[in-house]
Amino acid sequence: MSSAGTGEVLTDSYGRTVRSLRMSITDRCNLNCIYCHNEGHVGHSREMPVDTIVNIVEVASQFGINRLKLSGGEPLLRKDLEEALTRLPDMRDISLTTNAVLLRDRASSLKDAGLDRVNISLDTLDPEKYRTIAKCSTGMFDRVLDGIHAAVDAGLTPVKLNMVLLKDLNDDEIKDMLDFTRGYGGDVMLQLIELMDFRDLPQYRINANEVEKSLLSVSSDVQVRELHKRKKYIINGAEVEFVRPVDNTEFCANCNRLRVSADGKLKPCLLVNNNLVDVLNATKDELPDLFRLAVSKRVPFCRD
Ligand SMILES: Nc1nc2c(ncn2[C@@H]2O[C@H](COP(=O)(O)OP(=O)(O)OP(=O)(O)O)[C@@H](O)[C@H]2O)c(=O)[nH]1
Ligand SMILES: C[S@@+](CC[C@H](N)C(=O)[O-])C[C@H]1O[C@@H](n2cnc3c(N)ncnc32)[C@H](O)[C@@H]1O
Ligand code: SF4
Ligand code: SF4
Repeated sequence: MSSAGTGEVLTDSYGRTVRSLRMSITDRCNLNCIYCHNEGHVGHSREMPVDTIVNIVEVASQFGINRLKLSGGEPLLRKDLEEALTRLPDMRDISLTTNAVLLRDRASSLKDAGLDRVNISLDTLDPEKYRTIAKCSTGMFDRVLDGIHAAVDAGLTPVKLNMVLLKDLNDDEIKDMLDFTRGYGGDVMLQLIELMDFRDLPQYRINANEVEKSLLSVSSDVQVRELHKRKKYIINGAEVEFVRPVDNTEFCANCNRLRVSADGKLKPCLLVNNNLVDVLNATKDELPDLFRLAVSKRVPFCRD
């Protein structure tokens, strides 16, 4: 069996049908965040060329995967990103997760090339704290704010602001961040993220149940997304999504994402590195069976 595209979808042995592809396109970054998981990848490696990116996405879309998330490292470090975007097949949703340091001057060209929306990492509204968290020079913070404006102007919306909650460092800023998003009307929303502690930072681990409780107490409505069964709280007209990946069986039971590492390996799970399927040099004819193989290796990281 090799070809795809006859209505076949990829479902793993836990009943999870793959609906989206999360692709890292570089391991390089222009920041050095204290907590970074680098999409579960260790070290630097050769990056996939645009041809490989396009082939992988084309085959994914033949399997009915119609959502694509591009990430990294910092994906805007790739100067050929617009070229890749223009060559991708039509999909329901193509989004990019970025630190936005380089976004201001590229927001329009990315939109023109076919990008639908961006998620932007912003953990704090305090420039000094930003410097501490991202371990970077002064000036980066303002560039991120410029990037957010540019994304909204270019229509890369809804822009999600990703805020990794860090105990006693930024967890007192949720209300301020919400006010900040309200300033953009419905174009910007907040996404709170529970820290996955890859770097032994126990002092920053938050109590996610407590956060959830306090969000609930001020919400007028709560919605549940299909992806990971994530909750979205509506608070005075603003939307807040809470990503709770830690020890969360429900999150993994509803994981419909297959990952691709920057060096061209299909990655069945963010947190597992011993079951990767190398597709870097695969031909387009070989790719469908390699997708099937990768999906057969998918196991929920957390399960009862
Ligand atoms: N454990 C785990 N974490 C994930 C997974 N997908 C996303 N995350 C985490 O979720 C957070 C937000 O990721 P983003 O890149 O902004 O994308 P997203 O929110 O998942 O995707 P959209 O809502 O579609 O924009 C990051 O901390 C990711 O590491 C996953 O499948 N497993
Ligand atoms: C690895 S970054 C790559 C994209 C881009 N460089 C950025 O920061 O947006 C993708 C997302 O993962 C989040 N992230 C990184 N390390 C994390 C961790 N240890 N726990 C939770 N989220 C993390 C970042 O905040 C960011 O929103
Ligand atoms: S900007 Fe993104 S990839 Fe870079 S260190 Fe921060 S979280 Fe990691
Ligand atoms: S199984 Fe769980 S940890 Fe692994 S990628 Fe899916 S949601 Fe993330």
